[in-house]
Amino acid sequence: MTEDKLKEFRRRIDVIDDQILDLLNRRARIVVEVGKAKQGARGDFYVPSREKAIYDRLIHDNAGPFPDDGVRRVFREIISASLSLEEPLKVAFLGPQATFTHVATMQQFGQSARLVPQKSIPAVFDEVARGRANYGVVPVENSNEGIVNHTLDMFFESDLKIIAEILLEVSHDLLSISGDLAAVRKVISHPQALAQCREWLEENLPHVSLVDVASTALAAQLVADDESAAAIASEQAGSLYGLKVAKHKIEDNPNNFTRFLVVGRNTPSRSGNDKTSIMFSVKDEAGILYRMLEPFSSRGINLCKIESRPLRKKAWEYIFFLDLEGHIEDVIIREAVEDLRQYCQFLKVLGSYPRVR
Ligand SMILES: O=C(O)C(=O)C[C@]1(C(=O)O)C=C[C@@H](O)C=C1
Repeated sequence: MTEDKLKEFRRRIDVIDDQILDLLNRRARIVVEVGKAKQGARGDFYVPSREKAIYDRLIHDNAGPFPDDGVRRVFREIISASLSLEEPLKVAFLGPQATFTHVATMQQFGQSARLVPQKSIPAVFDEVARGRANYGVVPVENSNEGIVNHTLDMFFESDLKIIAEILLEVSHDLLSISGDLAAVRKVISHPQALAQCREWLEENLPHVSLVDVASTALAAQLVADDESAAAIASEQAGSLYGLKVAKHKIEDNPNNFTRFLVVGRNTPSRSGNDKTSIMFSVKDEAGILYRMLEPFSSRGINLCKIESRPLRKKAWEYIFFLDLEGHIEDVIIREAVEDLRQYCQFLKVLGSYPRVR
């Protein structure tokens, strides 16, 4: 390419960038007005259903060649920065920095929100309940390893609502100071991450010792001081602690997703494609399992998930967690839940929120 041609292309890019910037400022001025309008009403500043509608519409209409994934990331940051003009958001997450929960929280809230790591799942709930954070993010299940009991147990005591779900594709890297696989004598990680890479470890590092720690990010931090150790953690944890990748993507099942919940103090209104989570315990009677599902099947309501946990106060009694398609403001959902209530000793609606696939 001649120098002149390159100059001309760059001039054209500058003109377009100026237009984009002008449009961003015009958009931001409108968002500020939206924020003022919300101040009077009860409305939340953060509206996950509206954000999802924006991404879905733009990706659907994207003619390319700008990649769909790029559209989402760019608009994620535009909305995050715009929202910070309405109200700077503070989001508590299960830390430390660079855990998968941190990555999921950044994916959901963008870089302009203030993300504050917490030491435990109860601490995340506590920050939100006391109003020190607007929202909290915690893991709830992994596609290979199942449910995070700690999170479900929190809903026994907490009155916080689930306001959104986040689905994150989890990919594990083997990280060390040198990036040399042959130097590894010990592999450190969270037990779930070790479990998700079990076959790869048996095949490629059969004689190393495996060490459990509280988080993948802590593993990366420890490895930064130990030449003979490697951590299984996210790429982000590797760059935070200056580690090299000894092997990229070592999870046994590449189809590895973790679902996170965003908790807040109010339930968002309908988006048209929602999910409702409830928890309940039933009386110990013959045929009860069949009857507790009948209010949903008779109305054709799709159940996405059912989990049970032992009720700690009483042996052999269980609490059920049910996710169903629809919003608690939908008449049919409300009626089904009220129908179910007659068989329950206890029932609580945990929240209705936009469904993510
Ligand atoms: O539409 C709103 O309610 C807004 O506040 C605007 C906006 C946006 O930038 O488009 C910002 C934050 C919300 O989470 C959703 C959308």
